[in-house]
Amino acid sequence: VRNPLSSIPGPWFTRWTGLVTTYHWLKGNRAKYVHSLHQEYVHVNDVEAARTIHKVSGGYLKSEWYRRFAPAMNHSVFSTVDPEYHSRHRRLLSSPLSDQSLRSMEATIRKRIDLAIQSMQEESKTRGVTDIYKWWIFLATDVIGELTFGDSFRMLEQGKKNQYSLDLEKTAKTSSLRATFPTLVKFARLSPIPIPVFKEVANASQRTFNYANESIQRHKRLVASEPATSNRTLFTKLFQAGEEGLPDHEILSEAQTYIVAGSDTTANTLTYLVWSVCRHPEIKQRLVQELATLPEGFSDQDTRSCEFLQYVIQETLRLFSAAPSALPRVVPDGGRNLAGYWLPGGATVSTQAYSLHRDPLLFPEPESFNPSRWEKARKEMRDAFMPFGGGSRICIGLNLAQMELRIATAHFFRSFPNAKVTRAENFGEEDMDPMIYFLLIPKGKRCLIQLS
Ligand code: HEM
Repeated sequence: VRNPLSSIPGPWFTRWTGLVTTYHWLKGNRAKYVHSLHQEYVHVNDVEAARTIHKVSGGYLKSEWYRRFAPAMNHSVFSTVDPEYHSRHRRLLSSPLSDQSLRSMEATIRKRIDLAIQSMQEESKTRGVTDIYKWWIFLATDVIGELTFGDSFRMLEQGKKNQYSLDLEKTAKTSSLRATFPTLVKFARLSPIPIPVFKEVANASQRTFNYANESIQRHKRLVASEPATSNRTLFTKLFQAGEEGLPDHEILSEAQTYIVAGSDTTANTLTYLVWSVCRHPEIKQRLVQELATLPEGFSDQDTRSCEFLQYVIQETLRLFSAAPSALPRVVPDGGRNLAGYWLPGGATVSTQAYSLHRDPLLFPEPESFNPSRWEKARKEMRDAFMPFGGGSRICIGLNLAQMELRIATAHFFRSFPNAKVTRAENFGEEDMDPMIYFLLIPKGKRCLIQLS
């Protein structure tokens, strides 16, 4: 009754309970639900407020939700709510992920992309179509695995997920439950009668921990014994930094975080990109024509001059942001005025790219895939564009992600200029309906494309 939050527009029941929002979150529909409330009650997105929340040194720290969402053993640059811990880790982790450092890893990435393209071609010969979702997942997971552990998971070679990846999926399934019902989950874990799902997840967590630990230790030994010849990873410098670096258990947590944060995100973006382009022959034609101007054996640097390719990537990230849902932050002590409302210190505020990217004033016909809208992008469009989050917590892997997106897209459409969507095996629009938990995934978990 007296809470200042009760004056914020919204359905009457939200004054008393967050249960309806929780229900939509568990159904993978929260972002769309919140967006519909925005349209009904607030009418405009406040880009200024979103930027204030994500401003570096703005004081809006990540909320405890992140600690619950990440597995208990995994205190990392992503999940930490402690600004000091974060800035120490971020400072040490950033340099290997800079554009310049990533150049030394381009050949590794390129080799994996070639293998993905070849695998798609082979599958298409026997099946008539290829499931690009599957191959992009294998590609992105193998790439981040190799850059993290110095050794690929070899999912592209084997054409199937390995145990590590299957275990991660199992653990991820309980993330939403852990974040939403922490007490219940703790209680279930301590229960004297073992509950099968939690036992399975505990076993899966232990296996991924063991695998990551062994891989990191193996690579560390290799770096120490053969510093000149061992494969460089995103952590090699940290091993060599000694006291100035991070202790082993912290490197291990960061490594595990990279695998989760750097696989499905990039793979889903690639999937929606290829699917969207294939659905629009005129867009595909323009992209294919531009890519044909690239020299044989082109590099990532060459793809940067392809303007339309950049627009296609941006438009995919706008409409199908891999993490489009609420990014919760805490209002600093003393409270703040945001978007015309007084919010007390300690209240949780969230921004969601899903809504920012669908403001019809900035992005006319927001649901249509139109890369050309970026040709003369206004400053306001750029300000509202937040597929990688913002401020000091902006995605640390964005250079790597964009590099993979550029090279993989260029190779795909140069290899398969006639690629098109198909209705084979009853594949349809409903398969690509986005389900949004923290990350976005296509509902059918497949995306079939006819290559020629
Ligand atoms: C298209 C691909 C990607 C998208 C759309 C994406 C999106 C995001 C977003 C929105 C955030 C902010 C989360 C928040 O504030 O809660 C984030 C953070 C993060 N991302 Fe990515 N990401 C992508 C790829 C990657 C890759 C390849 C890596 C591998 C290193 C990565 C590692 C991380 C990490 C470690 C954080 C936490 C950063 C921090 O809090 O300082 N991401 N990402």
